[in-house]
Amino acid sequence: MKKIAFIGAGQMAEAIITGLLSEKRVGSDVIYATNKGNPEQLIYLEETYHIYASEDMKKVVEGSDVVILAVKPKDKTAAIHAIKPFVKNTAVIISVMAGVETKAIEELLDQDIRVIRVMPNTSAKVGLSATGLARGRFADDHAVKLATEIFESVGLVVEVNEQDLHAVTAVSGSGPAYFYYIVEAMLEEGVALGLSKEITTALVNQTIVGAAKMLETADLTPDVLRKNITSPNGTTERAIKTFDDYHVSDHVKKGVRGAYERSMELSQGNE
Ligand SMILES: NC(=O)C1=CN([C@@H]2O[C@H](COP(=O)(O)OP(=O)(O)OC[C@H]3O[C@@H](n4cnc5c(N)ncnc54)[C@H](OP(=O)(O)O)[C@@H]3O)[C@@H](O)[C@H]2O)C=CC1
Ligand SMILES: O=C(O)[C@@H]1CCC=N1
Repeated sequence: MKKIAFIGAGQMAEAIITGLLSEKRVGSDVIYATNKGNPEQLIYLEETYHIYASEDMKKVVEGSDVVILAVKPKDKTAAIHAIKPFVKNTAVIISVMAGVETKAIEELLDQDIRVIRVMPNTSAKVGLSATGLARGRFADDHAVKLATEIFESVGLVVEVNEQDLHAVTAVSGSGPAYFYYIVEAMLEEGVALGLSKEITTALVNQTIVGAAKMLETADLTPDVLRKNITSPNGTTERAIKTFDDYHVSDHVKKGVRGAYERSMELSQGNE
């Protein structure tokens, strides 16, 4: 791969760039990035990652083997129109945009071009993204392999049917935010109970990392892991009973379904 262009230089682009470079799959000299109008961010990316970042769309896109669309769904039309004159027809277009269908991207580019849609998450920054990948109608196995290699350098990749990317978005694309939400609540309550913020943060962070490691390595289902912590008439039982009394599980499911429905709305042009 000689040149990768990032269109959009925000949270997701930076997470992927960080992961790519730390895995040393590509050198910083092949990575180019642009945004809409935030030169400070481009300078920051250049200084931090030694990539080429510029407001000049032609310099960033022309000759790119891979173009990664990392703008918000509402900005897709402007961004795709801006890259269109410079994209070579052999390029692989990879979109990280939630809900935006490969068909819409092909139509905006107005050519039979290889489009791959991915749904990573921000844990790409530490090499632990969970990424769903789907191919557009012109994407061949080579394009899928290329996109898979890029996103495997920032974590796990699974290929799914494009329609299933709505569920992937709801589960793992937005997923890290759900855990941060729970962590925020635990931190607030730890402090309310008299622990210092510093100590609560250390305990909660280690607890979530440890629980994740157990899920990954213990070969036990989450309900068994939970029951192993729950002594009869003990503290955990009281907490879980309170969650059940407030139907927390149902509410979490409703939240995940809300994300799924919002992804569907985005695909219908309701950005
Ligand atoms: N954040 C997340 O956890 C995840 C996000 N995604 C998807 O990734 C995409 C990007 O999200 P995120 O990184 O969070 O968003 P950010 O707001 O952090 O970044 C968006 C970037 O797009 C740039 N941009 C906007 N319009 C244009 C344009 N016309 N041409 C070039 N660049 C443009 C912005 O530039 P400027 O700053 O100059 O306006 C900015 O650099 C979204 O589509 C989202 O659905 C997918 C998975 C997870
Ligand atoms: O909230 C969003 O729309 C994006 C997609 C998945 C995570 N963030």
